[in-house]
Amino acid sequence: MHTAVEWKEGRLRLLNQTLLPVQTEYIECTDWQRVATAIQRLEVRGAPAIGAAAAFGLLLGAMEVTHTPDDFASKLFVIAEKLKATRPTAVNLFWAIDRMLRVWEQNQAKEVPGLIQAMEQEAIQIAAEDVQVNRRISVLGAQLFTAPASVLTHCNAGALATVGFGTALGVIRQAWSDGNIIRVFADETRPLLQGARLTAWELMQESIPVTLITDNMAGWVMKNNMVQAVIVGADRITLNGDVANKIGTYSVAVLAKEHRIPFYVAAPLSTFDFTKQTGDEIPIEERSAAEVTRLGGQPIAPAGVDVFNPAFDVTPNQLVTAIITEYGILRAPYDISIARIKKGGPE
Ligand SMILES: CSC[C@H]1O[C@H](OP(=O)(O)O)[C@H](O)[C@@H]1O
Repeated sequence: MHTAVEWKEGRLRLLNQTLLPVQTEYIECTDWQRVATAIQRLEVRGAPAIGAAAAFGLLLGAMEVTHTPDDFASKLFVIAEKLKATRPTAVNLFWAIDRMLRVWEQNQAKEVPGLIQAMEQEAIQIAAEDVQVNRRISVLGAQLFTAPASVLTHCNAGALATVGFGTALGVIRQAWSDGNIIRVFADETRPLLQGARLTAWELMQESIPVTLITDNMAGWVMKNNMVQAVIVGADRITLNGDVANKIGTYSVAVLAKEHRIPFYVAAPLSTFDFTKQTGDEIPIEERSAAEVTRLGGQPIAPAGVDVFNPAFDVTPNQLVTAIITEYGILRAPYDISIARIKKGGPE
């Protein structure tokens, strides 16, 4: 499986996900600005993946400003704020950058080489932890599937959205190998087609049976009993269990409720925002009109048409059957179950 974020011998490589599934090309990032651009363009995307990319981006920034120790701190915080400004919804971005800044603060008395080394170790740790956490989420989540089933997923919450193995697709990988998931129905996920371009590609790489559908087919697939569960990722989860995820997730959750199909969310602790009580407080990224009015570089709508292009929506906790985390499977009432894991403690 290709890795979305790679740090080797002081070099950051990002798999350019805008070119998938046609081309597998990597972007060599030698400065923080290129990382910021990659996040904004969704060349790297997915909450944990952009968190890890931003952590290495801040490290590249720190390496750049170390020659000016007197204003090192102010320059580092400027870079951190610019990386934070790349995309507003996935809380992992802010969590990872703040974690790197804490390491800087704890080591700022060190000489520059020691300080940079401490920050590099932290970024490497963030990346390594993500893979371990996803494997834990996957083992726990697979326990929800006790008999062969087909599932629907939306967008891409796979290895490509993380540093490795994936969250929702990680559960699918594990349940597939257990023999308890026999087919995946992947929503194409307009407008940027993460499902068609990334999820279908990821699953086919491992010969996991996948059926691609357009977003407006999800209801009919459920009505015809073609799936027995839905599982998606998340970009931000609030204290009451509201879930921000790719636009279209809310519609899938409403359909799942109507058809009495369990709606599962798989997400690490780093996707929880313990400063927000409800999903109403989550900033929802709005992106360019061109993402909706153009496809493959060709116009598919009249020039100048008004467009609304929110990249995420919020699924209220009442529609969420369970949230699968590395600390256990959370169920309603989420304000209680989430409070228990708030300090990183097991469920
Ligand atoms: C495992 S988090 C994946 C999450 O991120 C995606 O958004 P984007 O492709 O815009 O970064 C989508 O919401 C996925 O569920």
